[in-house]
Amino acid sequence: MLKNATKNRPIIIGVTGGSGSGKTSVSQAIFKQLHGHSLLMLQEDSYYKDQDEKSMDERVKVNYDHPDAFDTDLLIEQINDLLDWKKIEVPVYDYAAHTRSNEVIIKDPKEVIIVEGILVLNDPRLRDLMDIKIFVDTDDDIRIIRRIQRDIEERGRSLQSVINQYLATVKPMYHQFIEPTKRYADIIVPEGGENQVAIDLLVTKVRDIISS
Ligand SMILES: Nc1ncnc2c1ncn2[C@@H]1O[C@H](COP(=O)(O)OP(=O)(O)O)[C@@H](O)[C@H]1O
Ligand SMILES: O=c1ccn([C@@H]2O[C@H](COP(=O)(O)O)[C@@H](O)[C@H]2O)c(=O)[nH]1
Repeated sequence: MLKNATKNRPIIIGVTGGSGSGKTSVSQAIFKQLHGHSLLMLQEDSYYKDQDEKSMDERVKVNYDHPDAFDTDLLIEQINDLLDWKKIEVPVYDYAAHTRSNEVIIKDPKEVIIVEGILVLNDPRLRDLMDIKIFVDTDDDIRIIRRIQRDIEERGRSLQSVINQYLATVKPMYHQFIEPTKRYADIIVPEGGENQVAIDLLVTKVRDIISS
């Protein structure tokens, strides 16, 4: 039985998978196809801890793929607020500076909330808030190629820094913390955002829940 939908509360969909697996693409595809309903997308990356106190050298050395890098308590608190139809103040994360900016974005509660990120199925408190849990499953070699392209083009990184970070933390943390959460998924989506069949099935399911 769905936890939230039955209580006239927003439906929470969790979308996880490794970095570069296609989580954002799958979430956006669901979002786009659910037009006509009120929707909100939350990215776990917005909840990276504030690191203003650290120097740039220290920030670069942080393991951003470990659960301790995230302010998961704040994410859980804000999802609970949304479930109570309250507004939230989402932090804004700056990847180039490796810390939060001074701004927040105010978001209103919506009928369907998609929560997307590498560790959204890791913490049982967070997992238990979700009505539908999705794992986007993409091979490691494809993910590293996508990550190299994205981090150089959009996140101001050098090729060598992406490779170093991948070998030091991204890959080991994926196998230690992210891949094991596949067992909690209701649906495993191979091929990410291009898997139209999986997207259609998910959208149909969400529409069913909303209209029931
Ligand atoms: N199925 C796919 N085929 C080809 N490219 C894809 C596919 N899914 C995602 N991408 C591309 O891969 C990159 C990473 O995808 P993204 O959805 O941002 O992954 P994540 O959010 O898991 O890091 C993006 O440039 C995106 O356009
Ligand atoms: O300051 C930072 C914060 C995060 N990262 C990396 O981002 C990915 C998660 O984002 P995806 O969109 O899922 O790829 C994570 O693997 C971190 O390593 C970073 O490099 N620097």
